Amino acid sequence: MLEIKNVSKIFDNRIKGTKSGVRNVSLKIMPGDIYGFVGDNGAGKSTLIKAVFGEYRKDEGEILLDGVDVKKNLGLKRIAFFPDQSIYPKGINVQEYCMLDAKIAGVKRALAKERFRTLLEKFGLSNYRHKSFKDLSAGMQKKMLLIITLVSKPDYIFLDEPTANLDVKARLEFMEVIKFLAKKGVGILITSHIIDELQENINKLSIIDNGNQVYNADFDKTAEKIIDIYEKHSTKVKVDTDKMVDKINVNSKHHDEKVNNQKKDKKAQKNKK
Ligand SMILES: Nc1ncnc2c1ncn2[C@@H]1O[C@H](COP(=O)(O)OP(=O)(O)OP(=O)(O)O)[C@@H](O)[C@H]1O
Repeated sequence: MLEIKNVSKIFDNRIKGTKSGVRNVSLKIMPGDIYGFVGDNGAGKSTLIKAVFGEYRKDEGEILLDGVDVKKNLGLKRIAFFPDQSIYPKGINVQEYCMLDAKIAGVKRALAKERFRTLLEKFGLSNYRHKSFKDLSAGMQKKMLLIITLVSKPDYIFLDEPTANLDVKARLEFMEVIKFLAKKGVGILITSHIIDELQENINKLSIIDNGNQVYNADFDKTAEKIIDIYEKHSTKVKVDTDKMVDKINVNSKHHDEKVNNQKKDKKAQKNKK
């Protein structure tokens, strides 16, 4: 289990007098979980992920892998971060990029090559082994990156907005790969603004709102809707449509009464004449 326990990372903007980041976030990711981590832009999702991978030094809390601090026993090597496709050089040959990534993860070149070949076959990308990223469509790039991430056989994968910019078909295909991994026992944390695709695939849900974790529970796609949970717990100003309709009805009732009264007055005046 990968446990994120009461983690906080606060950015203190003394000039503006504001504080941002994340406060007191806790998640328990089990092998095979697909954990949806949902929040608006600027809610704090990336900050938490960066705190897990040590890119930001957390202010409070613990990150434990099977009960041990993730920084010990090369724990971080068991967790992969799925990078956004914009952060790597597009001109690089995909196999070479994979070998580099595997080397950093401590996987021997021959083994990495073998795993890469098997995964490419599995996901129908064998013909692209010697291409560079720029030769691949956006969907293929994402799939290729995921395959490269898998070569180091992580136990947990964090994906930050992995399907942004993908068309519907590519998104569905990508989510199929995610489901395949979860079935194999990989624990997955996924952030996405596309609530529909999470709805069908996650089994745990956490909502982060303005740096605060406002919801964290198991998720049952047959009984619950992410959007309902989100609307209930988000502090974002909501448009209360029921109240608006009531107001419009009341206003139109007043308007009708006013018009009717005016008509009655006119009629009465005519009759007087
Ligand atoms: N290095 C930093 N220095 C100062 N403030 C930061 C830094 N990184 C993030 N923040 C602030 O922390 C808050 C959370 O940002 P974060 O990027 O984690 O949000 P997010 O939920 O990932 O948003 P998005 O969906 O847009 O990626 C924001 O107010 C952001 O401006």
